[in-house]
Amino acid sequence: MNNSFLTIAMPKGRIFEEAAELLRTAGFRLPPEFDDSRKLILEVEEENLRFILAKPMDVVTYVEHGVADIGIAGKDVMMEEDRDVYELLDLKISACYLAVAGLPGTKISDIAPKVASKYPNVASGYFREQGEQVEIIKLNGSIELAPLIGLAERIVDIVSTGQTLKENGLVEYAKIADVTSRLVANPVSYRIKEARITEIVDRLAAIIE
Ligand SMILES: Nc1ncnc2c1ncn2[C@@H]1O[C@H](COP(=O)(O)OP(=O)(O)OP(=O)(O)O)[C@@H](O)[C@H]1O
Ligand SMILES: O=P(O)(O)OC[C@H]1O[C@H](OP(=O)(O)OP(=O)(O)O)[C@H](O)[C@@H]1O
Repeated sequence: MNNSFLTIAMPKGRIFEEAAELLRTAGFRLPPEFDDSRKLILEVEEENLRFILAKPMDVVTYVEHGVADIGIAGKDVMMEEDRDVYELLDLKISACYLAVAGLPGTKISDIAPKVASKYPNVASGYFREQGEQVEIIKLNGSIELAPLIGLAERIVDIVSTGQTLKENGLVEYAKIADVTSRLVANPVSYRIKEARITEIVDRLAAIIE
């Protein structure tokens, strides 16, 4: 068995739990403290693995720079940032989608319509494809606030249960893309540690429905 040492960038937050469960189901022996430690680097010696815990948006940064060999990142992050990483596998966890939303019954105005989003590149790409010229306003969270307070006529954001839109009286105008988490790899790591990375991909692929 090829057992070269590997560093995996794991997203903290809502993807973490599902990702850890997936790894355990695939037979990786992750210690119990993995789930509720405040440590940012966790070594699993018997697996020859090191995990680093990063913000979901930063996982691809660590992988692109090669300080992590592989990582787990949402497709939304991959769409937003054109990074030099290989997408190896759809893990089919943390499913949600990117959508355009706004107040019901409102048309997007002809002159300088504003769109608020945590995903400015996805948003501008989408409206460009629609042939609509919009001004993108980058926000970092609570995106649904923007149309309510008059900052923007539309938002581009993640929808999962739809509860946030509903509770704020917003409606969906268009679906942009389905989102799940992906296993990504640094291209150089992939070349040098191909056998080990392929083994991990195969173990995960075997248990993904
Ligand atoms: N309802 C959801 N809202 C946001 N992201 C979701 C949702 N469901 C799944 N995801 C996935 O989870 C990732 C975001 O995870 P999380 O919310 O923990 O990070 P974050 O956006 O950095 O959070 P925060 O900035 O609030 O700490 C997204 O990239 C997406 O792929
Ligand atoms: O369809 P739902 O199940 O309601 O989920 C979607 C909401 O969840 C996310 O926000 P998050 O909780 O990450 O907070 P944020 O606004 O601070 O990013 C996302 O930005 C939506 O607001």
